[in-house]
Amino acid sequence: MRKVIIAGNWKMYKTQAEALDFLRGFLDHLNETPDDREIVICAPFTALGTLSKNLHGSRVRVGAQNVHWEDAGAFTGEISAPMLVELGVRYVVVGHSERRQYFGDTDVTVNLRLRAAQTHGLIPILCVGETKQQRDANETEAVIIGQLDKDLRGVDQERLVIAYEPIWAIGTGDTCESEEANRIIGLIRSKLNYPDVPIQYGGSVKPGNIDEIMAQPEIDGALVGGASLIPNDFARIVNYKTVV
Ligand SMILES: O=C(CO)COP(=O)(O)O
Repeated sequence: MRKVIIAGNWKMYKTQAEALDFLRGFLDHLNETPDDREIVICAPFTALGTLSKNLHGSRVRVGAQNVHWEDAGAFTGEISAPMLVELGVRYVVVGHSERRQYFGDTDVTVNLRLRAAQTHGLIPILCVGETKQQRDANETEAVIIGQLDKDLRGVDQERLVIAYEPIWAIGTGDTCESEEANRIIGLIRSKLNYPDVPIQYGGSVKPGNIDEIMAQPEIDGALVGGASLIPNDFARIVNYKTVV
Protein backbone atom coordinates (compact mmCIF):
# COMPACT_ATOMS: atom_id res chain seq x y z
CA MET A 1 0.00 0.00 0.00
CA ARG A 2 1.33 3.42 -0.90
CA LYS A 3 1.55 5.95 1.89
CA VAL A 4 -0.41 9.22 1.72
CA ILE A 5 1.70 12.22 2.74
CA ILE A 6 0.35 15.75 3.03
CA ALA A 7 3.22 18.17 3.50
CA GLY A 8 3.27 21.92 4.00
CA ASN A 9 6.19 23.84 2.55
CA TRP A 10 6.39 27.06 4.50
CA LYS A 11 9.18 28.44 2.29
CA MET A 12 10.69 31.57 3.91
CA TYR A 13 7.69 32.28 6.12
CA LYS A 14 7.15 32.16 9.89
CA THR A 15 9.39 33.11 12.77
CA GLN A 16 9.48 30.78 15.77
CA ALA A 17 6.68 32.76 17.46
CA GLU A 18 4.56 32.59 14.31
CA ALA A 19 5.22 28.85 14.02
CA LEU A 20 3.92 28.35 17.57
CA ASP A 21 0.87 30.46 16.79
CA PHE A 22 0.21 28.26 13.79
CA LEU A 23 0.33 25.10 15.92
CA ARG A 24 -2.19 26.57 18.35
CA GLY A 25 -4.65 27.01 15.51
CA PHE A 26 -3.85 23.78 13.69
CA LEU A 27 -3.32 20.87 16.06
CA ASP A 28 -6.88 20.74 17.42
CA HIS A 29 -8.15 19.93 13.94
CA LEU A 30 -6.16 16.71 13.84
CA ASN A 31 -8.53 14.86 16.18
CA GLU A 32 -10.67 14.12 13.14
CA THR A 33 -7.81 13.21 10.78
CA PRO A 34 -7.99 9.61 9.51
CA ASP A 35 -4.95 7.45 10.42
CA ASP A 36 -4.13 6.73 6.80
CA ARG A 37 -2.16 9.93 6.24
CA GLU A 38 1.21 11.27 7.26
CA ILE A 39 1.38 15.01 7.98
CA VAL A 40 4.61 16.97 7.53
CA ILE A 41 5.54 20.62 8.01
CA CYS A 42 8.66 21.74 6.13
CA ALA A 43 9.73 24.91 7.89
CA PRO A 44 12.63 27.38 7.72
CA PHE A 45 15.74 26.20 9.57
CA THR A 46 15.18 28.63 12.45
CA ALA A 47 11.76 27.14 13.31
CA LEU A 48 12.76 23.46 13.14
CA GLY A 49 13.88 23.04 16.76
CA THR A 50 10.80 24.78 18.14
CA LEU A 51 8.52 22.72 15.94
CA SER A 52 10.19 19.43 16.90
CA LYS A 53 9.85 20.22 20.58
CA ASN A 54 6.23 21.27 20.31
CA LEU A 55 5.20 18.45 18.00
CA HIS A 56 6.79 15.73 20.11
CA GLY A 57 4.16 13.06 20.70
CA SER A 58 1.91 14.43 17.96
CA ARG A 59 1.44 12.81 14.57
CA VAL A 60 2.97 15.73 12.69
CA ARG A 61 6.52 15.22 11.36
CA VAL A 62 9.02 18.01 10.84
CA GLY A 63 10.75 18.62 7.53
CA ALA A 64 13.46 20.98 6.29
CA GLN A 65 13.68 22.66 2.88
CA ASN A 66 17.30 22.04 1.95
CA VAL A 67 20.32 19.97 2.99
CA HIS A 68 23.99 20.05 2.03
CA TRP A 69 25.77 16.90 0.88
CA GLU A 70 28.74 17.17 3.24
CA ASP A 71 28.41 16.43 6.95
CA ALA A 72 30.43 19.54 7.87
CA GLY A 73 32.82 21.94 6.22
CA ALA A 74 33.48 25.45 4.96
CA PHE A 75 30.09 25.93 3.25
CA THR A 76 28.79 29.25 4.52
CA GLY A 77 25.02 29.40 4.74
CA GLU A 78 24.43 25.66 4.28
CA ILE A 79 23.03 23.07 6.73
CA SER A 80 24.06 19.40 6.93
CA ALA A 81 21.98 16.28 7.40
CA PRO A 82 23.41 15.47 10.87
CA MET A 83 22.43 18.99 12.00
CA LEU A 84 18.86 18.38 10.83
CA VAL A 85 18.67 14.92 12.38
CA GLU A 86 19.79 16.36 15.74
CA LEU A 87 16.81 18.75 15.58
CA GLY A 88 14.33 15.92 15.14
CA VAL A 89 13.81 16.49 11.41
CA ARG A 90 12.49 13.49 9.44
CA TYR A 91 11.89 14.84 5.93
CA VAL A 92 13.67 17.30 3.68
CA VAL A 93 12.55 18.97 0.45
CA VAL A 94 15.23 18.64 -2.23
CA GLY A 95 15.33 20.23 -5.66
CA HIS A 96 12.40 22.59 -5.22
CA SER A 97 12.07 24.73 -8.36
CA GLU A 98 12.79 27.86 -6.31
CA ARG A 99 16.13 26.36 -5.27
CA ARG A 100 16.86 25.36 -8.86
CA GLN A 101 15.80 28.75 -10.23
CA TYR A 102 17.24 31.21 -7.69
CA PHE A 103 20.00 29.36 -5.85
CA GLY A 104 21.76 27.40 -8.54
CA ASP A 105 20.67 23.88 -7.67
CA THR A 106 21.27 21.55 -10.61
CA ASP A 107 20.45 17.89 -11.17
CA VAL A 108 24.01 17.14 -9.98
CA THR A 109 23.65 18.96 -6.65
CA VAL A 110 20.10 17.69 -6.22
CA ASN A 111 21.41 14.15 -6.57
CA LEU A 112 24.17 14.80 -4.01
CA ARG A 113 21.66 16.29 -1.57
CA LEU A 114 19.25 13.35 -1.97
CA ARG A 115 21.96 10.81 -1.25
CA ALA A 116 23.32 12.71 1.76
CA ALA A 117 19.81 12.99 3.22
CA GLN A 118 19.26 9.24 2.89
CA THR A 119 22.69 8.39 4.31
CA HIS A 120 21.57 10.06 7.53
CA GLY A 121 18.08 8.56 7.59
CA LEU A 122 16.16 11.60 6.35
CA ILE A 123 13.40 11.00 3.81
CA PRO A 124 13.86 13.37 0.89
CA ILE A 125 10.92 14.89 -0.98
CA LEU A 126 12.30 15.33 -4.48
CA CYS A 127 10.55 18.04 -6.52
CA VAL A 128 10.33 17.80 -10.29
CA GLY A 129 8.31 19.81 -12.78
CA GLU A 130 8.31 21.76 -16.00
CA THR A 131 8.09 25.47 -16.76
CA LYS A 132 5.21 27.00 -18.74
CA GLN A 133 7.52 27.41 -21.70
CA GLN A 134 8.49 23.73 -21.61
CA ARG A 135 4.84 22.68 -21.32
CA ASP A 136 3.87 24.90 -24.27
CA ALA A 137 6.70 23.37 -26.30
CA ASN A 138 5.41 19.84 -25.51
CA GLU A 139 8.54 19.07 -23.53
CA THR A 140 6.87 18.20 -20.22
CA GLU A 141 7.46 14.45 -20.35
CA ALA A 142 11.04 14.78 -21.57
CA VAL A 143 11.91 17.36 -18.91
CA ILE A 144 10.53 15.25 -16.10
CA ILE A 145 12.07 12.00 -17.30
CA GLY A 146 15.40 13.84 -17.66
CA GLN A 147 15.19 15.17 -14.09
CA LEU A 148 14.32 11.74 -12.68
CA ASP A 149 17.09 10.08 -14.62
CA LYS A 150 19.78 12.40 -13.28
CA ASP A 151 18.41 13.16 -9.82
CA LEU A 152 17.78 9.56 -8.80
CA ARG A 153 21.15 8.01 -9.64
CA GLY A 154 22.24 5.94 -6.64
CA VAL A 155 19.15 6.97 -4.65
CA ASP A 156 17.24 4.36 -2.64
CA GLN A 157 13.71 4.60 -4.00
CA GLU A 158 12.26 2.78 -1.01
CA ARG A 159 13.03 5.79 1.20
CA LEU A 160 11.87 8.57 -1.06
CA VAL A 161 8.93 10.84 -1.76
CA ILE A 162 8.51 12.62 -5.09
CA ALA A 163 6.49 15.79 -5.64
CA TYR A 164 5.33 16.70 -9.13
CA GLU A 165 5.22 20.49 -9.07
CA PRO A 166 4.56 22.12 -12.45
CA ILE A 167 6.37 25.43 -12.04
CA TRP A 168 3.60 27.42 -13.75
CA ALA A 169 1.14 26.21 -11.09
CA ILE A 170 3.22 27.30 -8.09
CA GLY A 171 1.83 30.32 -6.25
CA THR A 172 -0.26 31.31 -9.26
CA GLY A 173 -3.69 29.94 -8.38
CA ASP A 174 -3.40 28.16 -11.73
CA THR A 175 -3.74 24.53 -10.63
CA CYS A 176 -2.84 21.76 -13.02
CA GLU A 177 -6.03 19.88 -13.96
CA SER A 178 -6.21 16.93 -11.61
CA GLU A 179 -6.48 14.42 -14.49
CA GLU A 180 -3.36 15.89 -16.06
CA ALA A 181 -1.47 15.80 -12.76
CA ASN A 182 -2.60 12.19 -12.42
CA ARG A 183 -1.30 11.40 -15.90
CA ILE A 184 2.14 12.91 -15.24
CA ILE A 185 2.38 11.23 -11.84
CA GLY A 186 1.52 7.92 -13.52
CA LEU A 187 4.32 8.58 -15.99
CA ILE A 188 6.74 9.30 -13.13
CA ARG A 189 5.72 6.05 -11.44
CA SER A 190 6.29 4.09 -14.63
CA LYS A 191 9.93 5.25 -14.64
CA LEU A 192 10.67 4.11 -11.08
CA ASN A 193 12.04 0.74 -10.08
CA TYR A 194 10.09 0.81 -6.79
CA PRO A 195 6.42 1.39 -7.64
CA ASP A 196 5.27 2.29 -4.12
CA VAL A 197 7.13 5.62 -3.91
CA PRO A 198 4.56 8.15 -2.63
CA ILE A 199 4.15 10.80 -5.35
CA GLN A 200 2.58 14.11 -4.39
CA TYR A 201 1.11 16.89 -6.46
CA GLY A 202 2.12 20.48 -5.67
CA GLY A 203 1.02 23.82 -7.13
CA SER A 204 -1.86 25.97 -5.85
CA VAL A 205 -3.35 23.21 -3.70
CA LYS A 206 -6.19 24.76 -1.69
CA PRO A 207 -9.08 23.64 0.53
CA GLY A 208 -11.34 23.94 -2.53
CA ASN A 209 -9.43 21.55 -4.79
CA ILE A 210 -7.79 19.03 -2.46
CA ASP A 211 -10.68 16.52 -2.49
CA GLU A 212 -10.62 16.34 -6.26
CA ILE A 213 -6.83 16.05 -6.38
CA MET A 214 -6.78 13.25 -3.81
CA ALA A 215 -9.52 11.38 -5.68
CA GLN A 216 -7.03 10.73 -8.49
CA PRO A 217 -5.69 7.19 -8.32
CA GLU A 218 -1.99 7.96 -8.91
CA ILE A 219 -1.76 10.94 -6.52
CA ASP A 220 -0.54 10.04 -3.04
CA GLY A 221 -0.59 13.42 -1.36
CA ALA A 222 0.17 17.08 -1.75
CA LEU A 223 3.02 19.50 -1.22
CA VAL A 224 1.30 22.70 -0.20
CA GLY A 225 2.82 26.19 -0.20
CA GLY A 226 0.65 29.23 0.54
CA ALA A 227 -2.33 27.36 1.99
CA SER A 228 -0.09 25.55 4.51
CA LEU A 229 0.57 28.87 6.26
CA ILE A 230 -3.05 29.24 7.35
CA PRO A 231 -4.09 26.84 10.14
CA ASN A 232 -7.71 26.38 9.01
CA ASP A 233 -6.78 25.96 5.37
CA PHE A 234 -4.01 23.45 6.02
CA ALA A 235 -6.28 21.57 8.42
CA ARG A 236 -8.96 21.30 5.72
CA ILE A 237 -6.33 20.03 3.28
CA VAL A 238 -4.97 17.46 5.74
CA ASN A 239 -8.56 16.39 6.48
CA TYR A 240 -9.42 16.05 2.79
CA LYS A 241 -12.53 14.04 2.14
CA THR A 242 -12.45 10.87 0.18
CA VAL A 243 -14.80 11.27 -2.75
CA VAL A 244 -16.59 8.03 -3.59
O1 LIG B 1 5.83 25.31 -4.23
C1 LIG B 1 4.88 24.78 -3.69
C2 LIG B 1 5.06 23.77 -2.63
O2 LIG B 1 6.39 23.35 -2.56
C3 LIG B 1 3.49 25.14 -4.05
O3 LIG B 1 3.23 26.42 -3.62
P1 LIG B 1 1.70 26.97 -3.65
O4 LIG B 1 0.86 25.93 -2.97
O5 LIG B 1 1.78 28.28 -2.91
O6 LIG B 1 1.35 27.11 -5.09
